[in-house]
Amino acid sequence: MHELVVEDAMVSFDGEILACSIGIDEGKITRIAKVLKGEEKYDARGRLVMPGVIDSHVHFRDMRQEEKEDWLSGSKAALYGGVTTVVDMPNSDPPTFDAEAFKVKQTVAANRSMVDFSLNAGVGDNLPQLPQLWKLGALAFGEIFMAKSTGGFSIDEPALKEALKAITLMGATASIHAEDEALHEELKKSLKHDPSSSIHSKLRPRESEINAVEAAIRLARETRVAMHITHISTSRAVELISREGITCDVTPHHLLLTMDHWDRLGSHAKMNPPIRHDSDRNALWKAVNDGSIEVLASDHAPHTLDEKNLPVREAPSGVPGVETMLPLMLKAVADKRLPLQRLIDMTSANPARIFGIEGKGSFAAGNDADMVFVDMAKVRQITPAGLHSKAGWTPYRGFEAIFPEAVMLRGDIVLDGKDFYAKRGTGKFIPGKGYKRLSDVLKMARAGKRT
Ligand SMILES: NC(=O)N[C@@H](CC(=O)O)C(=O)O
Ligand SMILES: [Zn+2]
Ligand SMILES: [Zn+2]
Repeated sequence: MHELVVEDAMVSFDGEILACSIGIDEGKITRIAKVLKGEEKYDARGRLVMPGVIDSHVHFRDMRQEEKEDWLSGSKAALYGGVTTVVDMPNSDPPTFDAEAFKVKQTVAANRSMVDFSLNAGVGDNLPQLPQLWKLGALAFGEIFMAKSTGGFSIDEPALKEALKAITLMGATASIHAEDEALHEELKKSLKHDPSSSIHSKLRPRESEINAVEAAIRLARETRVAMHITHISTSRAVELISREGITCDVTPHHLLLTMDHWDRLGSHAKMNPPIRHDSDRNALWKAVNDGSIEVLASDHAPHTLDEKNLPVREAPSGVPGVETMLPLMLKAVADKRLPLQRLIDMTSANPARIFGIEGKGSFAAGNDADMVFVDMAKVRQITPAGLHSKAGWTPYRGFEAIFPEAVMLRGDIVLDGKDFYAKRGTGKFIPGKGYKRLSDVLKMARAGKRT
């Protein structure tokens, strides 16, 4: 007898969709079988049930940027989009570059988040801080900015190499934002008076990403670091990366938006790396389908409507996306643009494995009971008013999408149709592999070992 049984669930097992029951005890999955007995039951009503989505690249802002997003609004948007775990990036204010800032963010997120969360640590001129950030439970290092993006951080190659050596020694993973700062500086001068609406894509051309990916690969070979390259946007980057033991992710915006969107969206289409031509977009879809891109991540990067209504050269880069990622991609599954199992792998098992997110990523016994319930027939159009980020705007207005019917986090139904049950502060911190509990640190100190 299980504490809770999800009945009449349709679950994808290696692409084959089978009706089953899911047994849950103490918030964890204990068994999947045709029929199970439970003290309590949740009727999935023949809906598709997939693992809660892990979004391994979000910017939930907060602290000194609460006007853009905070952990309450960000995590609420996440849940409405079927995302039950997020990994937050370090270019917040204050930036997550030292122990103090890490602890502050951890406290704020723990008090506000309604989804489980991991925090990445930043890498810049803070080399001595990295081991401590690792011990505090940073999931990975990055995104590491090879070129300036929102927040204005960047690191040159020699410094990056030193950092990657340190990251290798710790056994951690480095996640790279690959663009070429020197090329951007040159183009800023030569294109100073270019009035075209697509100027941002010209200022950060595909060569920028390709140069940086080449440099990153060189450094990965030299330092043997576990490297992941985030939000890739070009066919060439995919080619280069897939020959190496390096992983990468792609965003929905690089799969769904192209240069054609500049005229309609203006600054609302501005992000780094920028949108590209159809040829790159098509290559990204192919790579998503053949498995050479392992992860789908939103790069949820909210800015206020006022900021994004500025002219394209002045507006900040970044688009919100945590709530629309799964719905847009489920519509792509319905349209046969990618198999359901690929989408599931890219949003759960793969990010969990690559970043070492414990207890998440599949319906294996012992994992957290994080689930998304989907009715593939329920297609609706995205409207800004229907979304929950503080941003209040979306580049996907009018796009068709399939939003989750219900969401479960660690055995609790947190969203069910129109009912929303999640409470602030219920999200759990998921530390990375370097995390040392205080008791372990003391034990090791007593045994005379270095921590
Ligand atoms: N992607 C963006 O254009 N912006 C991100 C930063 C980043 O991911 O580079 C942001 O924090 O706003
Ligand atoms: Zn980035
Ligand atoms: Zn980002």
